[in-house]
Amino acid sequence: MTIALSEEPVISLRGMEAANERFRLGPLDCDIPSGMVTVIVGPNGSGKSTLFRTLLGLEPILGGEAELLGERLDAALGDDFKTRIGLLTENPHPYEDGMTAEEKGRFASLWYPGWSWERYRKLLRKFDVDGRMKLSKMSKGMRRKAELSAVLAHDPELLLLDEPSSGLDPFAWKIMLEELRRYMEPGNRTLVVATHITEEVKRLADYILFLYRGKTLGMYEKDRLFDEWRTVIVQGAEASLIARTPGLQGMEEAGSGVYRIEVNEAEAAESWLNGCGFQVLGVQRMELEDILSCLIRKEEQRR
Ligand SMILES: Nc1ncnc2c1ncn2[C@@H]1O[C@H](COP(=O)(O)OP(=O)(O)OP(=O)(O)O)[C@@H](O)[C@H]1O
Repeated sequence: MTIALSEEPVISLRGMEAANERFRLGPLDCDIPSGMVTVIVGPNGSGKSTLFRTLLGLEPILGGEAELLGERLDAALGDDFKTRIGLLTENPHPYEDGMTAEEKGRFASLWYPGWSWERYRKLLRKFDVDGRMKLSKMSKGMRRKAELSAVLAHDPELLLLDEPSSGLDPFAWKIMLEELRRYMEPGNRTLVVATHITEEVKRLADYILFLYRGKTLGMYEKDRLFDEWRTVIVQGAEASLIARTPGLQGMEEAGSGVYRIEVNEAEAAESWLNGCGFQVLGVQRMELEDILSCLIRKEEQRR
């Protein structure tokens, strides 16, 4: 099930394709809503970083169309446009190795019209980062915190974060979540995060976009997703009737006459099973990893 957005999307992809010698992304069709947090979830190598790079014009678009902040993405988009977007890449930029966090700030302050020294220094302090230290001399987590501070300090309209918590300790992780909530507070900012951390998805996401082998497996409203996807244990059931359960995503026999089934229409499925006279022994919300596995299995069957 893919959602229909009521508001104007901040990112709109129509059959967008990008590729390099090793990987093909797309064709992708999806709309990312403005003023919301969309989290991109997918296994390693599914194309999350490639998607971010493509949106920033760092990988060429080879087919289809992409619109970002109301502008059609093409080579003609200038630097002014790019200053409206913040991107935290997965790996640090080697050309910044010789800079201190203060120097990085000086560089960013010239580039971004929305730059705030006050915000930057406050964030560095909160994250306990020494602004006078060279980025290359910092620990991985310290450098990540400096980079997060910089990307938040220019208050972009659209913020793209690629695995932002990579290397952060639990205290820094909590601060990051607080700061991302603060960034979203005014209501006119949009956050897109790629992450493997389930807890981050649960705490941050309004929407979840699943990516697999360069293709989207659908975009879902988070609360509805966790409400509707359930594992049901059912006894005294007949396989042929179970196979007709509304929203059935997977089934396996867990014992004689006992089935463990996965559904994405929890209520309808339960009333169907009850209506068939089967005994429902248990119903459990599915974890994100299990939902992703289901979606991947279905995609593999379709291919
Ligand atoms: N099966 C594979 N084995 C090795 N590399 C792969 C495979 N599939 C994809 N890749 C690599 O993944 C790259 C695209 O992945 P990208 O970095 O965009 O994914 P990602 O979803 O961000 O991954 P990760 O979660 O690992 O950061 C391709 O350039 C390709 O080199």
